[in-house]
Amino acid sequence: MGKANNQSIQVSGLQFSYDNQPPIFADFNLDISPGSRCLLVGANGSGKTTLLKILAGKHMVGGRDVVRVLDCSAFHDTQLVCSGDLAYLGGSWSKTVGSAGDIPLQGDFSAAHMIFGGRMPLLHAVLIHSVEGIDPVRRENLIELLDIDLKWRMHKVSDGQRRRVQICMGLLHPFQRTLFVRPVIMTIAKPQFQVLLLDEVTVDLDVVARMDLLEFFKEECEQRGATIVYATHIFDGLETWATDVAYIQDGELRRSQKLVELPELKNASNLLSVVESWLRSETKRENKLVAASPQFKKASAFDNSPFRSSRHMAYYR
Ligand SMILES: Nc1ncnc2c1ncn2[C@@H]1O[C@H](COP(=O)(O)OP(=O)(O)OP(=O)(O)O)[C@@H](O)[C@H]1O
Repeated sequence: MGKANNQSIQVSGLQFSYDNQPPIFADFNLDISPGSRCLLVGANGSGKTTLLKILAGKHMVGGRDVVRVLDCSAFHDTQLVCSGDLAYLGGSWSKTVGSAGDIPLQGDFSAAHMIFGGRMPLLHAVLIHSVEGIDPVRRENLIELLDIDLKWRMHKVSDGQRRRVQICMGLLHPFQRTLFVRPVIMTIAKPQFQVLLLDEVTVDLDVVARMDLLEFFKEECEQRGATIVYATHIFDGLETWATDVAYIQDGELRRSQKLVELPELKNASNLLSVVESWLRSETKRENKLVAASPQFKKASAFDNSPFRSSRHMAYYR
């Protein structure tokens, strides 16, 4: 076991690369304290999803002390996800099955089938109390909050409706992978997360569903001291929702601070404009590099074109 700490999430000296790829994270460090609602921001491809998956224990990295969640190793200590303390919501409409990885969910499933863990309730009222490990009141609240019709057929609903069912499942059931390998865990599962990792799950939701869901998450944090890390490109309403922001550029942590201490936010109209200015200054830096170093210039097809302006062409002008 690593040394005890009072952070919900602690990443120390993380190194990670996908197979045969240059490293995404070379020496990455991040601390997130209990009760935080931390926004994870950065340009496309900066490493947000990869980081969330590492925090969720989906990738093995280094030793037990590199990625700690609730003072356990995110990858090695499987009880984190078995117990429901650590939950990850993101990705596509798929199910992680043992060593087979993410399998796209296909076929004619109802929302009830998905939410009730594969047990199609004949009599909803009877079965509602019988599914092991799931708090029926919490489940009813989530179904109501997300306005889910249990009769929806998953292959015949909109992206946003499918996403609502996915969110409901993710908040009720611990990782599907763990349930599959060790079904007995279901009987001791606590459906209430202590750390929730969200990878842009609200993107398909309409504005009311999104705001209601964010409010629900906020209450969970405030009442139970739970911690949320939320990777997103949509900043509407997040100035008052989030407590912290972590900004990643090309696998490097550029900022990690409390939102109330963010100097730019004092002068800017909203969080969107602050993040926009960060991302635009990334582009500017790249442009400056290109301008300063001719070797960075990409050859364009036009460079060899006979129509390109050149000193030789001057004879013909
Ligand atoms: N399975 C994979 N195999 C190889 N490279 C990958 C894989 N998944 C992501 N990458 C690469 O890793 C880098 C980080 O990707 P990641 O998905 O973590 O970025 P992101 O910040 O979540 O981006 P976005 O905002 O577009 O969702 C990118 O360069 C991406 O191309």
